[in-house]
Amino acid sequence: MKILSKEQVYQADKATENAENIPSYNLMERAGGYAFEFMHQRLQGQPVPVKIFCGIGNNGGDGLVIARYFVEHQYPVDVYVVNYSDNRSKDFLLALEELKKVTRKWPQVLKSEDDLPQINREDLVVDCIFGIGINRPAPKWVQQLFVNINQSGAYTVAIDVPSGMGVDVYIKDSEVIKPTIVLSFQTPKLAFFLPQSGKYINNWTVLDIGLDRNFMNSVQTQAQLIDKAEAQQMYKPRTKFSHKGTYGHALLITGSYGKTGAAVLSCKGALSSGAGLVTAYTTQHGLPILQSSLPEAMVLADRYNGKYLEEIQFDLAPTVIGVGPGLGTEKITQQALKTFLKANKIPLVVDADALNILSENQEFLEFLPKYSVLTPHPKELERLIGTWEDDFEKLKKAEAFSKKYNCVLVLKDAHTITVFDGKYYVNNTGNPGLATGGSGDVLTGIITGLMAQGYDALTAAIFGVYLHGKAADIAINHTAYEGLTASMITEFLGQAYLDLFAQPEQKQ
Ligand SMILES: NC(=O)C1=CN([C@@H]2O[C@H](COP(=O)(O)OP(=O)(O)OC[C@H]3O[C@@H](n4cnc5c(N)ncnc54)[C@H](O)[C@@H]3O)[C@@H](O)[C@H]2O)[C@@H](O)CC1
Ligand SMILES: Nc1ncnc2c1ncn2[C@@H]1O[C@H](COP(=O)(O)OP(=O)(O)O)[C@@H](O)[C@H]1O
Ligand SMILES: [K+]
Repeated sequence: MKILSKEQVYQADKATENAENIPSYNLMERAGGYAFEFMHQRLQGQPVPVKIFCGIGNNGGDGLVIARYFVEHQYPVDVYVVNYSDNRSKDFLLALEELKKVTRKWPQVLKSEDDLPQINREDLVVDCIFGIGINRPAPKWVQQLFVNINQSGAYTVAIDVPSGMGVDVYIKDSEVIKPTIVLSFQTPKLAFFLPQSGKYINNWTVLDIGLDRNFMNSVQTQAQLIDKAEAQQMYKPRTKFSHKGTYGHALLITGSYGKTGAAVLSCKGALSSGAGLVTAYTTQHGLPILQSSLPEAMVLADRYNGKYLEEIQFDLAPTVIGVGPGLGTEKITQQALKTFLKANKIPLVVDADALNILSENQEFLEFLPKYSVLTPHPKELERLIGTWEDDFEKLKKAEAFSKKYNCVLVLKDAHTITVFDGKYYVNNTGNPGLATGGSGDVLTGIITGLMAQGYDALTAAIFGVYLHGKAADIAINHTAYEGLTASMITEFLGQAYLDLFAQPEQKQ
């Protein structure tokens, strides 16, 4: 699903007004109407006390349209205008006139902290204070209202975006409404998926408000959300007369003393994603461990008998190589990695300690083949690209890094974002059960396994992240978050594949 930027949302509005030859106020009516319908269908006329907080821009205008529908349907409703500025938008004023036609109970105007009403747990709060237009922290007394709403425990519906949240910029030192659900118009917003702002999102859904189809189809967005519909398109079906050679050979350079488990997990990931052959390249010490725990994998070891890899040299032509999980960062391993990288021409997936070694020796980055996949978690990313002010700057820096080294960067997080060629692919599977040691090693194996099967690097990264998260989403029905272990991700990977075509995607 496309994730439009703030500017693109305004353009979509304009395109719709032009295509349908309607004034902008009609769109506000439409948006407010759909939002009301969503709530009305669930309330079914129950006399829940509704409190609608409206700003003075178009998000506030939406709130006034919603308020009018609530009044017309005889819900007990209180409407407040959060008057953070006297600059009321044109459509806000039109919506206010329409509201005044149906009720004598005019909105109460709030101008300071003293005016803030009591909010009860039983209320339904509708948040229309700020939408995508917010560009700086709201005045302190308005932020106090956000806090009061959050502390009230009331069921809170945020219209378009939670007030206080910037959609394309991070608004520093500002309170944000933490709604029960966000009804987002036409497109989810990038901020929903980033850690600093996403922590305010419990649940969101998109309301299709009928923005111009031509515009929506042709607009090129920087970000897109990867869900089942997108993942289905990536899947490569198998052919009847295929054989293990058809699905490639994945080599995983992994493990060291006490971290051979990382080698096992990444090999399991590659095998369960469907690689034809999987070989681990590890220490002599790790060899018997791998052989006994994973009979499907072949094992090569270096010539030394140390705790760490001292040499990376093999007489083999794998389709793709995954390198890093459990390697350690010993000087001798760093040297071995450098020698290997300098000579290597085979596509790479780089993770964990291999990333840490690259961070310490940034000159090694030049040796990476084109389209290498790098899969850092936030700490590894920081070592690689330095610190960032906020999540949007993190994305910009990651984008520049991926352009500079022509690599696919997989930014692992609750919503993992794959960055390549200036585009962001935002994953929508996965859950906190994945916050367990070894789940990243499995991901490395999965992406390597997909590349072995002929998926290009970018597709392997996006699809691998999707499947990894989906396997975890299926697994937790049996294990809960707490009971999920990294090995189980590989056990449920087959079900993640099955799920791709199991049932049509539920409409948001
Ligand atoms: N296509 C869509 O998505 C549609 C969106 N509409 C609504 O329009 C909203 C956007 O409306 P606006 O652009 O008027 O923006 P908002 O209603 O979000 O904000 C109001 C105005 O407040 C000002 N402002 C920003 N930060 C401030 C601060 N800290 N203190 C004081 N003033 C501040 C801004 O100049 C902004 O224009 C959307 O979020 C949505 O609710 C609908 O009305 C129509 C269709
Ligand atoms: N709260 C979460 N929600 C969804 N996915 C998560 C969460 N926490 C971690 N993950 C995923 O789990 C994996 C963890 O990787 P990583 O930190 O490298 O683990 P390890 O080094 O133990 O293998 C990543 O794919 C990440 O996206
Ligand atoms: K809002």
